[in-house]
Amino acid sequence: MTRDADEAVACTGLTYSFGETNAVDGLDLTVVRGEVFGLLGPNGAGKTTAIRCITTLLPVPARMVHVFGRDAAREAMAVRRLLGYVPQQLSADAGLTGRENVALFARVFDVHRSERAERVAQALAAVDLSEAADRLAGTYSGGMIRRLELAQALVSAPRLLILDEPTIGLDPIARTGVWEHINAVRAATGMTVLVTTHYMDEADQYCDRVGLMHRGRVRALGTPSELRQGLGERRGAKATDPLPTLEDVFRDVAGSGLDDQSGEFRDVRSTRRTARRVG
Ligand SMILES: Nc1ncnc2c1ncn2[C@@H]1O[C@H](COP(=O)(O)OP(=O)(O)OP(=O)(O)O)[C@@H](O)[C@H]1O
Repeated sequence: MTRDADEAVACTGLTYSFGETNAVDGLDLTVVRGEVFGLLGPNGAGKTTAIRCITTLLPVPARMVHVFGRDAAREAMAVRRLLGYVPQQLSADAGLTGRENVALFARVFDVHRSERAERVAQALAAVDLSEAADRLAGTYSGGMIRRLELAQALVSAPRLLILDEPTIGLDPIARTGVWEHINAVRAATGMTVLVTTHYMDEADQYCDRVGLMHRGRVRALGTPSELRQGLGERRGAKATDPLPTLEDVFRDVAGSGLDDQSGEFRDVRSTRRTARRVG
């Protein structure tokens, strides 16, 4: 099948179940080349599962997931070569220096030996870690660790960068730092970015489009301002009224189940998921 040349990611009726749990349930989603797309949703909405299908870490049937036109089921290796992935779980080794951590990824992602040192240095520079590169990662702050993981994902020069809650648990300055580095690399390379976040203010500020996911599917899709204006219109707001926030849109989409399932949206911490999986 010929895919649209504008598509970086296309999920078509993507479904993935863990036993009886339909984590992703008929997800249709297109990420356009060059955009920053935010996948939002309460805990358990299926965001990470969808991302793991896109990265080929979870197996999917043919024709459900395409990355730059490559079928994730049939051409998994080709898909992997196109993307960089920063998972929720820590992926940096505290006992290695920043440079050694990135060099490890350069080897894993098969960056040619003759280019490796330079590409590692470039990736570290892109996230402002050149000076700290030869310190052990165990001495880094939370924000520096996140930027190091970004460098690890960038060292293979991916066309698609996938980030699962890249700023969770960081202070506001460190969060801004992570986003500024993502944006700078995107501007320089034209890379496409697919990101999940629980921070509505970040999605509003940094994402070109967002998809609000709930119970395994995208329930609302658009630019942050389109979604906010749409809710204002549905509520019969006057032109002079302040626009609803993206969090209002989110609550509207996720409905009353949100409070039962997810607690206070801004307070979500990935440790809950880690505890659930480990436990
Ligand atoms: N490895 C697993 N085994 C069993 N069930 C799982 C597993 N991973 C996820 N699930 C279940 O699948 C559903 C979707 O989970 P998923 O982690 O994809 O959601 P999420 O939107 O990423 O949530 P969060 O915001 O907490 O990261 C949940 O009901 C979850 O409990």
